Amino acid sequence: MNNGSESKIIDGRKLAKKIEREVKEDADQLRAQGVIPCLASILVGDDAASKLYISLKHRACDRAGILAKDYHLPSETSQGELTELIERLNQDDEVHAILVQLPLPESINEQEVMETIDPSKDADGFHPFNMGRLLIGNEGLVPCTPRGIIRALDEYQVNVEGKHAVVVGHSNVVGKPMAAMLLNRNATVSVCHVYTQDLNKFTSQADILIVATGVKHLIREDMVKEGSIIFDVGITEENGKIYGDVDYENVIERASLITPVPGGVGPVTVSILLEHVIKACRSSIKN
Ligand SMILES: Nc1nc(=O)c2c([nH]1)NC[C@@H]1CN(c3ccc(C(=O)N[C@@H](CCC(=O)O)C(=O)O)cc3)C=[N+]21
Repeated sequence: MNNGSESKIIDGRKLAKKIEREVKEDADQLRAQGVIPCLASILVGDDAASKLYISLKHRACDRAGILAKDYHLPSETSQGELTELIERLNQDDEVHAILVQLPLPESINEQEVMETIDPSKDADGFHPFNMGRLLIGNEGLVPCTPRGIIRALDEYQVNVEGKHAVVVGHSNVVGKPMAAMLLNRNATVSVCHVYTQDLNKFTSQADILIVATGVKHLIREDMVKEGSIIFDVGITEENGKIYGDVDYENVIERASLITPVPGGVGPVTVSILLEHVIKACRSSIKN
């Protein structure tokens, strides 16, 4: 790859390392005050991808000086049992942040589970209280992936005000909170999804394009605007290889900035989670 295209690449691993260093300093400071920042994570069942993601998070916690308490429950765990554990962790002063790995088994109502987490310990920012706050412009504990994308935009000194930002995917974990964060920064926001007719019409007008669908190489070169900034949130694993939602090799020619997969949005997401543990830990001390 020539230097021209290299300067376009948003290196997520590098940015994640930078964020981790900041978190480590904060964690060291808290430890010096006698407080050990602690994340409790709950995994229900044995999904291979979930196990991998949880281990990525734990390793990042270790590097940053955050204590990771791991709760691995069998797939037959009932909603009541899971709720009981969360309520216990809500009460535990040594636990500052709680994460329940998604997806949960079919028999468990994810939304109800999210609502049992104390909003002040909500590491993922998925609680309706924190989502509601986000919508009115109060970004405390907010979903990590969109928060990481905002951090990357800041890092590259991209001002989104007045720009056309197009979000493809309207999930509760990425698309919707992403749209809210962009609106909070006065972007003109379009949200597209699986029911959108003529997707190309929207994507080709995007100054900033964020794609979170899980559809391998959905976005092709002819669908993006020259000079646009592109974030690829998708991860599809096929025969041991990981693909994003963007046909990166070809789309990069047209982009002014673009995230690769892997090594883009994913690692930044994990480092933002660490930031949230520190945030939750600090606000628990104030009270
Ligand atoms: N409560 C909850 N919170 C989450 O934040 C959450 C979740 N549930 N469920 C699953 C998704 C997925 N997710 C990823 C995080 C990092 C990478 C990541 O760092 N990926 C590496 C590649 C790792 C690999 O797949 O080998 C990369 O993109 O470079 C990927 C995926 C967090 N999630």
